[in-house]
Formats: sequence, structure tokens, C-alpha cells
Amino acid sequence: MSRPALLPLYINGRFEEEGQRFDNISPVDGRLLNQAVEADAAQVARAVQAASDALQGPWGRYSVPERAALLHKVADGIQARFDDFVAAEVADTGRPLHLARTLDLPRAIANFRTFADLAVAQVDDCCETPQADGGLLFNYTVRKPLGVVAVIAPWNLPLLLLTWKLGPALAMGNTVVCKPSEETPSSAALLAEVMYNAGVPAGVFNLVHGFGPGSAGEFLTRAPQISAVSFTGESRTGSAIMKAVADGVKDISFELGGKNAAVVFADADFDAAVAGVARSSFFNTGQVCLCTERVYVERPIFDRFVAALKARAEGLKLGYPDEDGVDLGPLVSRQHREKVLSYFALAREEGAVVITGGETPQFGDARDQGAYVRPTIWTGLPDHARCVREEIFGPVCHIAPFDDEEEVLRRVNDSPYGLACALWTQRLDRAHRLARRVQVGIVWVNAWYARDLRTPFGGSKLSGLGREGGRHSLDFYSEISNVCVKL
Ligand SMILES: NC(=O)c1ccc[n+]([C@@H]2O[C@H](COP(=O)([O-])OP(=O)(O)OC[C@H]3O[C@@H](n4cnc5c(N)ncnc54)[C@H](O)[C@@H]3O)[C@@H](O)[C@H]2O)c1
Ligand SMILES: N/C(=C\C=C\C=O)C(=O)O
Repeated sequence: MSRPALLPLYINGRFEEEGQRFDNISPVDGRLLNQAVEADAAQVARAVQAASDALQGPWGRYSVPERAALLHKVADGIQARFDDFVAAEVADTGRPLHLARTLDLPRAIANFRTFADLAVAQVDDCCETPQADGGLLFNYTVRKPLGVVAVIAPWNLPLLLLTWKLGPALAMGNTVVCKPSEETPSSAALLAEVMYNAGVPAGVFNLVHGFGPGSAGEFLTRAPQISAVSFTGESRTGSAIMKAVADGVKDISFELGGKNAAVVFADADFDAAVAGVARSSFFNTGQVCLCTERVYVERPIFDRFVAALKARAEGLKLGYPDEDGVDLGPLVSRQHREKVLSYFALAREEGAVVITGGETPQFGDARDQGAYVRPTIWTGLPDHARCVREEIFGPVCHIAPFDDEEEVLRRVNDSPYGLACALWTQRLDRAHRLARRVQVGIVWVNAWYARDLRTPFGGSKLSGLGREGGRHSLDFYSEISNVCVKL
């Protein structure tokens, strides 16, 4: 049997194949896709040192327009290999081809172009302060790179989320060491090839594959020369990373877990709300941090809404990524499916009414070796049920009735998470009033996962620390100083 393809590390402008290897398994049919090199502590240390050295090299002398031009070249490189990146993302995640083509790739390209352009357009503050002696103080802001930024990404939107951090980090003159998820290493490996071919100076972008604790992820966060960690992943991992960087008082930007709510009022556009909640609950097989897992429906339309959402869920096509009309792929791995299935069992123990789903499909073909689950809807659970409080991260939601605004607001806010919320109502006065009182970072009204990259993105409580997007990213990835001149 031919040896599986190997995804190398990329350190200081060189591809490295030395090291222990780990398997990358298809969530569609369980076959071996390729292997990746697991970076050891020495390799991670070399990557961080290369990034640190690169700050003093040519990259440190690039102007903002020159950095922006290079990031546009990277975007051009991704565009030129669009189909290769789609194939890599689809192989690792099993997602429908159309999803990778319409979301993951366009956003990866936009993440570089948007922050290249925002960096060039960025104008900083200055002010004059008259003095009692008739003199003047002239204050102005100076923006410098933070230094070496560790970027650690999850598996659910691998390229989108890696480049969401890379774009602004590089635009602001930092150097980076990236650690993609062990579940989805392939598109990051392609990105390293694009960076190399675009002429990104050696050491500016470094890629290490591996796991978290006791592996590349932890080695990276504990490296003394890193200045900041930009992390996307589970809340408990965020806590672990916070501890790892605490002694060094490093800058952190965390995009963490969620247990997001959708609220459907009786006056909502019913069909739009059903379609919107079906999308927010089952999109990417429920593997988006912003996905809805708690649905609250005003009592007069509750039964009708449950029936309509059931019909939608049962109409979704589970299939191979390239199948015509496929809506849902598998979960990212058998291991993650075990977690989701454990909640399917827990829901029954907690007394849920299973409206639809709650089991694995039987295809009778290779997909039975994959990680598919059926889209699932529950009702009947109390608000304190673990299935209503804990992030499941699968195609599942619980629907509960409510009677008035104050009640539903209390219940929506009764969560350790605070990432996103979708409000479905045609009374926009109510929507604006509620949007200000929901304890989340992102509120959509009559929409879900509609994005403008200039807006602040992030969560409160266990859902994260900080905001990225637009000037928030430029600020996080900059060391901002004030210069005060007496005139
Ligand atoms: N808020 C957001 O924008 C957002 C976006 C996507 C995913 N997420 C969250 O991510 C989770 C799913 O992704 P996941 O399973 O990959 O998360 P995860 O926390 O298990 O892993 C994320 C990344 O962190 C690495 N890692 C794990 N432990 C580490 C440690 N101790 N030190 C350093 N690195 C470590 C992993 O190898 C991986 O690359 C969900 O909770 C989801 O809500 C949040
Ligand atoms: N950060 C973003 C999405 C996060 C998705 C979470 O799974 C984005 O769209 O910029």
C-alpha cells in the first residue's frame, strides 16, 4: 500500500517532514486521508524563534501598504488554488462541497483582503492640549506590532477561522506561529504553500501541527517569546491557555463556546423564522459556535412551529459532500459523534420528548464508517437540564414555549455562555429593546450568521474575551503608544 500523503510543518520558510506522525481520518467513511507531522517541543521552539527573529528582518521594515500588498498576493494565491483548498476542507470535515465553495473559501480570501485594506485605511488619534504657560502639548498615537502571535484554531471552520486571525495579525506587522486543529490539518498545510509562493519572508508565517495538552498547542502557548495568543475553541481550553500565559501576562483574544438561543415571537414572519431557525440549528451539522441549541417560541405558535421545524429537519439530506442536494455532512469525527450521542442519551434520561432524530442514520454503505447523526429536536426539558445548559456542538436544538418578553429574556440570559442570539419578530421596537438586554456579543434580528467583517465579533461570559473584526482586530493586533510633544 502506498504511504499516505504527509502534511509537513512550515518553520522559518522551510517545509519539515521530520517528526512523529498522526493520522487524519475522513469523517465521511473512516478512511485514512493523510498524515501530519506532530511538532515536538524543539520544533515549536524553533518556529517561535524564527517568528521572533523575523520581526528584526525585512518584515520589520515593511510599510503598511507593502504588508497589505503582500496579503492581497496571499489572497490571490488562495483564489488561484480555490479547488485545492475546497478539496482539503471537504476531505477533513466532510462538509458539503457547496458549503466550502460558498462560505469557507470566499471568507478566507476576504479575511486577508479586508484587513489588508482596513490597515491601509486606518487613521489614528492626535490631539492638542493648550498649556497655562501658553505652550501646547501635541499628542499622537503610534501603532506597532505586538510581536509574535500564537494563533490556535478549531476544526469546525478550519480555514475561515485560521485566516480570520491571520489576516489582521499580519496586516499589523506581527509574525505568527499557527497551530490548526489536529482534526483538520490539510487546508493549513496548503496555506503554507501559498505563503511560501507569495514570497512572505521566512519566519513571518510558521505552521506547526499537533494536539493540545503536552503537544504543539501547549508548547506554543508556553513559549516565552510569544507576545499574544489568539485562540478559538472550547471554553475549558480557553481557561487552560489563560493559565499557561498568565505568568507572562500575554495578550489574549478568545473566541469560545456558546449555547445560543433563538427567540421566535408570534408576530414573526413564520416561514422565515422556521427557515432561519432550521439554518441556525443545523448549519454545518450544528458545528458552528454561533449555532442555535435553545429555541424559545411564543406559546400561541409553539405547536405549529415545532411541527414545521420537524418537517424541515426531516427534509434535510445527509450525504456525501459531492452529492446533489446534500444539506448535511457528518460530524467532524467519531470521537465528537460519541460526545453528541452521549447528549442524545442524556436528553432521554432528563425526560426530553424527542420530536425527531436522536440517532445515527444507517446508510448501508461506506458512510456507516463515518460520523453522521440525524438532525434532532427535543421539547419538554426544564431550563436547568444539562442538555439545555451545556454546549453540544451538533445538529440539535431544544424548543420551549414562553409567554412574555420579560420571561424569555430572563431565560435566554440564564446561561453561562454569552455568544449569540437570534430574534425573530416584525416588531422592530421590541427587537431593538431586547437586543440591548440580551447578554451576548452578537444579536441577529430576523437573520442569522450574516456577517460584516468590520463589526465587533466575540462573546461574553464563558463565550470569550475581547472582540475581533474591523478596528477591533487592528487594535488587538497592535501595541498602541501615545507620544506627547511639548511645543
Ligand atoms: N467563539 C467562536 O468564534 C468559536 C468559533 C469556532 C469554534 N468555537 C468553539 O470551539 C469548540 C470546538 O472546537 P475544538 O473542539 O477544536 O476546540 P478545542 O478547544 O478542543 O481545540 C481548539 C484548538 O485548541 C488546541 N488545544 C486544545 N487544548 C489546548 C491547550 N491546552 N493548549 C493549547 N492549545 C490547545 C487544539 O489542538 C485545537 O487546535 C466549540 O466549543 C466551539 O464553540 C468557538
Ligand atoms: N469568527 C467567525 C465565525 C465563527 C464561527 C464559529 O464557529 C466569523 O464569521 O468571522
